[in-house]
Amino acid sequence: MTLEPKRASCRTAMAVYTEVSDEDLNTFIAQYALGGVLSCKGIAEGVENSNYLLVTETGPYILTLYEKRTRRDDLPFFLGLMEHLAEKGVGCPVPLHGNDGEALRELCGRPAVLVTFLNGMWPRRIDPYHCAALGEAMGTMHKAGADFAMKRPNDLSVAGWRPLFDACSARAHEVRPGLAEALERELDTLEARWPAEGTLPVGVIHADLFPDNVFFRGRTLSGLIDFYFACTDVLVYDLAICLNAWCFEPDGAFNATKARLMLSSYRKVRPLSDEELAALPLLARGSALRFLLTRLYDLLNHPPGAFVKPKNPLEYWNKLRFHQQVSGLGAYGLE
Ligand SMILES: Nc1ncnc2c1ncn2[C@@H]1O[C@H](COP(=O)(O)OP(=O)(O)OP(=O)(O)O)[C@@H](O)[C@H]1O
Ligand SMILES: N[C@@H](CCO)C(=O)O
Repeated sequence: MTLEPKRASCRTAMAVYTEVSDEDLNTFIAQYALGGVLSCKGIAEGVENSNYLLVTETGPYILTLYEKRTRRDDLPFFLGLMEHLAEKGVGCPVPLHGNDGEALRELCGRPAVLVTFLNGMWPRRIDPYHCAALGEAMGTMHKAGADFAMKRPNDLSVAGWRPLFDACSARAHEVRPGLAEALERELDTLEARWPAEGTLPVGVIHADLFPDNVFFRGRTLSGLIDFYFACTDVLVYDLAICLNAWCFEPDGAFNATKARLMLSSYRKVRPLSDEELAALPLLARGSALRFLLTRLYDLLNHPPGAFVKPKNPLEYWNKLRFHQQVSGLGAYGLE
């Protein structure tokens, strides 16, 4: 294998937290049968981990260095899940195994993995056909995950929200007057009404299926990425997350046509019970609160000068208020 240290230099970009030297990269790559490194460039998108587009003589790959919020103990679940789903035909990155058979190794003191490159682009403007394709892909993913043996509790479900709220409440008024009081009331309601364990079907959910994690080639969905919040939870909660992430227009209006398309194409793959449908408005509130709280936390704890721009928590305040006033499934385009 020929290595080209000079050209292997990993150039960094905005959301790359860890810089990789040529020497470290070449030692790392020598553990795989991928040929020499042609280029390695930091990817600006993404806020959680450091990602590089690494091109070797055998093609493009994604090199991910896991930063502090991704727990090392969770990595076997995420990597095992991607392998399991890919084996079942779900379009997603597959971790590469090195010459020693291992997929998870270390680079610059961080856990690091190489995964296959997924072709496609995430949609910058959401059209109804995107939502239909997403519903079908999510139903397929949920079915494919049904026999995945590993479990991982969702630490960002209802039990995880109060500690996040407590960490933010004293300064929430800086973002919006009265926000802490309103969030506390919502938290009380959700804690009291959240579906008890065993009442709704549970399985592997992606839990962060935002547009930037769903790739399309033309009008065809080519795959899903970023499984680093995936967990074992109520399946229909994944749909609730996507109602929020995909079905609101930039002006804040909810688009019931997009919601109907997403839900109906999901149901063609995996039918939803009456109980699951009935839970949807409450789960959508919960999902809105979850992203509101994580964004609020990130905004309030944003180091000055950090290059990642925090996302707007108030976008999710507006979404939460929409679901609070929903009186039936008609709001989501269903009868
Ligand atoms: N397997 C892949 N194939 C092609 N591109 C990828 C792949 N994985 C990641 N990328 C690219 O890297 C970017 C960031 O990846 P990812 O979303 O996993 O990062 P992250 O830091 O976990 O971000 P976040 O959690 O904020 O979405 C993606 O938007 C995409 O451009
Ligand atoms: N998708 C999340 C951030 C990354 O997990 C959000 O938009 O708040």
